Amino acid sequence: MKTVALVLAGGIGSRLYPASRSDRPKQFLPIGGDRSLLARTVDRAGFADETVVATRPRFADEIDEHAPDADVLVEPDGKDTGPALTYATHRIRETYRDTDEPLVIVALPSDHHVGDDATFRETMIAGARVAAETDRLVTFGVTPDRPETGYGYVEPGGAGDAAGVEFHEVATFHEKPDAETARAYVDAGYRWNSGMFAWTPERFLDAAADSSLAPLVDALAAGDPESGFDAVEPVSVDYAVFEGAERVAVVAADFAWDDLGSWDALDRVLAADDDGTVAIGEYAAVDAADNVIASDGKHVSLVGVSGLAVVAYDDHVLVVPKDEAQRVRELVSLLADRDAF
Ligand SMILES: Nc1nc2c(ncn2[C@@H]2O[C@H](COP(=O)(O)OP(=O)(O)O[C@H]3O[C@H](CO)[C@@H](O)[C@H](O)[C@@H]3O)[C@@H](O)[C@H]2O)c(=O)[nH]1
Repeated sequence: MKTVALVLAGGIGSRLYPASRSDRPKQFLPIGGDRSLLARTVDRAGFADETVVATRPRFADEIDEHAPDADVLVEPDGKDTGPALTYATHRIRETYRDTDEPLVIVALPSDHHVGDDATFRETMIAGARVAAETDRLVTFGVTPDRPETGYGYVEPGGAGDAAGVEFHEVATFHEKPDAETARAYVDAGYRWNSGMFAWTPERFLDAAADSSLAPLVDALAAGDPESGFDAVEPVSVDYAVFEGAERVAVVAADFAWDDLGSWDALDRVLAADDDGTVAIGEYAAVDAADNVIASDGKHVSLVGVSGLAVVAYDDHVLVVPKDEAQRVRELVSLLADRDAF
């Protein structure tokens, strides 16, 4: 088996505004560590034989700074993960066309926190084996501890075994449910889709050809990626492919994991002070507890407030209740309309 780690580094990461901005997306930030999330992801991808970083044209020149040794693939346009993964899978298949071994792509987001690199690596190899042996699309499923609405949910079906690796069939896949539905899924034993996947190029391109991405698959086969991108709408792989796909397996991802999707996530990945506050940067607090504070060097002071995220980067300041931190996405739409994101 030959494995290619495909690191997706073309997203915007809008919910971490104002640390992330349109010209400084989340994957380039050193959140929770000394190096950028992208650089740490590429290190972690060392389990694979090759590493490819895929991005949209706008960020093409910045990848080298974070991943100097990786191959870079630039898709013709930024149209979310559905088109990006279809394009990259096609290109990787072309590149390794002459390889005798079965080829498996392990797709990795570039902006996640992983707490246990050794278990991560073992799990990715195990999932790649399932993809190669069973010709299924593989997702890595995390056991949920809350009804998160920012994730996809996987309903496990019958159990299977491939080359000694346990997996479950995916009975159904549901992307980003509302809060009530998410609660029902957690109670019913569904898993979170981690956004990490494994597949053989043939299996993925077949599934994409059965989806709204079909015009892109056809155009790629005809050697015309640009018109293929013009022919499809922006769509994530979860909505376009996984919600409707057959022959999907889930492999358990039993390592500490967080997608750092919004400011309240810092509570889960950084150590808290005595008052329950987590902070990136200096702060002072009087009668204030359980806050998330982040800044690029500005000293932040709080009096008499709790449960807030207070974030100051460049000349932008954000204050939001932690339990509404997902709504920063709404704010960013407003700011983008004013050219202020
Ligand atoms: N190359 C490229 N990469 C992209 C693009 N858009 C997004 N990405 C990258 O793809 C990854 C995932 O994209 P997100 O947009 O952050 O996905 P999400 O909303 O968090 O949802 C996905 O991940 C969740 C877990 O974090 C899953 O639960 C959910 O089902 C889904 O797979 C990130 O690393 C992001 O940088 C694009 O147009 N091009």
